Amino acid sequence: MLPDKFINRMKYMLGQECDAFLVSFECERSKALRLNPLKLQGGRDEAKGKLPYETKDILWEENGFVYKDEDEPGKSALHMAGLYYIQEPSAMSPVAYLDPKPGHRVLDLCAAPGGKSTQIAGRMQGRGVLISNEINAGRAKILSENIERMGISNAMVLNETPENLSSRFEGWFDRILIDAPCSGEGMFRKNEDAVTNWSPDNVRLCANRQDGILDNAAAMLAPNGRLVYSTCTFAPDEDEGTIYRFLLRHPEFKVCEVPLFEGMDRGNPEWALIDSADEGTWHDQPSQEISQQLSGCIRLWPHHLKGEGHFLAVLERVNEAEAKDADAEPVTYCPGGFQRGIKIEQKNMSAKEQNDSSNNTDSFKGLSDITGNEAADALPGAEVKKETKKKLKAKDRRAMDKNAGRNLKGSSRGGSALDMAAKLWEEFAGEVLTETGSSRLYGTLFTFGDNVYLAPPLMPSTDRLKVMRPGLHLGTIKKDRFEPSHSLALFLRMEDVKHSADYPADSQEIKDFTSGLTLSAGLENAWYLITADGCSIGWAKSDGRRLKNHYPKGLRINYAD
Ligand SMILES: C[S@@+](CC[C@H](N)C(=O)[O-])C[C@H]1O[C@@H](n2cnc3c(N)ncnc32)[C@H](O)[C@@H]1O
Repeated sequence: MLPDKFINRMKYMLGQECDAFLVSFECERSKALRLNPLKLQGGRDEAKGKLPYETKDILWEENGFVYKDEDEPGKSALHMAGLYYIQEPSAMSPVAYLDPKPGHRVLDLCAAPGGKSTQIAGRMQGRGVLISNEINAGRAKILSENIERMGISNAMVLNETPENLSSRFEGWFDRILIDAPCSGEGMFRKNEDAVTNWSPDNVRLCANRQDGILDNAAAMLAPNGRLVYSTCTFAPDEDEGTIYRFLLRHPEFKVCEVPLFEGMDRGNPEWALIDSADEGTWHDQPSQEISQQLSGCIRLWPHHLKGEGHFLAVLERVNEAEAKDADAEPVTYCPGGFQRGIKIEQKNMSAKEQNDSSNNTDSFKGLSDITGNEAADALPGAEVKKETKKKLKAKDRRAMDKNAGRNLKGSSRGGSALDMAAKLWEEFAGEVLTETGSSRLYGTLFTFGDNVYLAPPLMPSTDRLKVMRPGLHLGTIKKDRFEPSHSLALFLRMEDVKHSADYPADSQEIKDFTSGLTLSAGLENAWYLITADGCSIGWAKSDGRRLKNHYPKGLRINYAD
């Protein structure tokens, strides 16, 4: 049952339309999935052909498809292999408007369980840096697992507060998504708990929290950067109201009036000062100038389109002086320094291609052995780590960009554990990967204990951050041997490895493999990438007769249940 106070406020907002709105709560929800572009070697249509049921397109996400309840894509091996992510249609809209590109530095500030982070990563195509942050440790773990399942190589998963991040990354990101914690009114028909936990006081609490999150995010956005704010609530205090208060505090931002897709509506400036605690009374009239901008916000109503209720606003920084400066000199330093480790060059690529693929800038050029904070420390302005971008002069920034790519010859840094890890990785890569596979694995190799990771070029240092996943987990050093990780298996494609064994996704072999059984096959002594309908799903090691199962114990399925 919907709370009376909620219904009264909605009547106040929607007037006669409220009846149609309330009827939508009795209707069936649209279920959808989003194909993972990182796994679409044969293209979108080929991947779609692997789905054994009819689907319908979603206008704002070319890889998004609506399916029917009985299709149960969550039970398929293709889901375990990361071919798609299950996400309802409206939830796919904020990233469509964020428009992240390969090479961007992107922050997803409230990221768990990872629907939008995995969508962002798909659009980035493994190039640039994605920081996926989640304040709740348990949820951050689930986020990490989804990043792994979708085969993402260029993401760091953090478990930080927005405050800590903003003190570290001032002015660094090209794109920031705030998919804010909210009162979840848009989830009422999906989730009973959202109804039970609803109260006007909670709406107010959420609105206050959103103000703080937005202020911290604003400090992290680069000049000319884009910030998308979204919620899954109808509460105007958390939607137009939050954006209204933000614009009052931040005149350097404006709402961009972006085109709508069919079924979407504009925000309503008149709702900016509604108070849900008073069942929808207006307090004051909003400032005319700011109010006009609020009609650039976007509302997704469940009685106007096939999807749940959502709100979003696209915000851009409009400080002209900063914007000019940024045009002249792309900023490529990182306030906390870069990840340290051993550089793995991208093979079979010209210098130009390497630069294009690592970033939109050329800052990584020439960095050939150890990368990291040392590069920043070696500068005249070593204190720059504590500096903010605003405080740096253009000349210092240029020096920093140049030195971030300096070859630190003669350095003894790296240490024997790291050297050993690099050697073992190189041997493994030589034995297991094809040239195509090797050329996709480049960046900074580093270790955490026995675990070996690869970070993309220009990944920030993990120093003093609560890190759940510092980059792509390549594997673990076990008694001087390199054992490849599940993350690496999910990142790799059939053409990346010398040995693979492919089975139909619905075959007994894939059931056996994902339940932890050994597969029998007469094969060479080697690591095999097991694939389901061509999609990597895990490792097995052949002793010439059988494929020993390396599917992680925690993910194994007991099909008898
Ligand atoms: C709407 S959910 C995010 C959903 C996610 N973007 C996705 O698409 O899968 C909001 C997230 O914000 C987190 N959160 C709660 N309080 C927060 C705070 N003060 N700062 C940042 N994030 C917070 C919640 O734990 C929750 O995971």
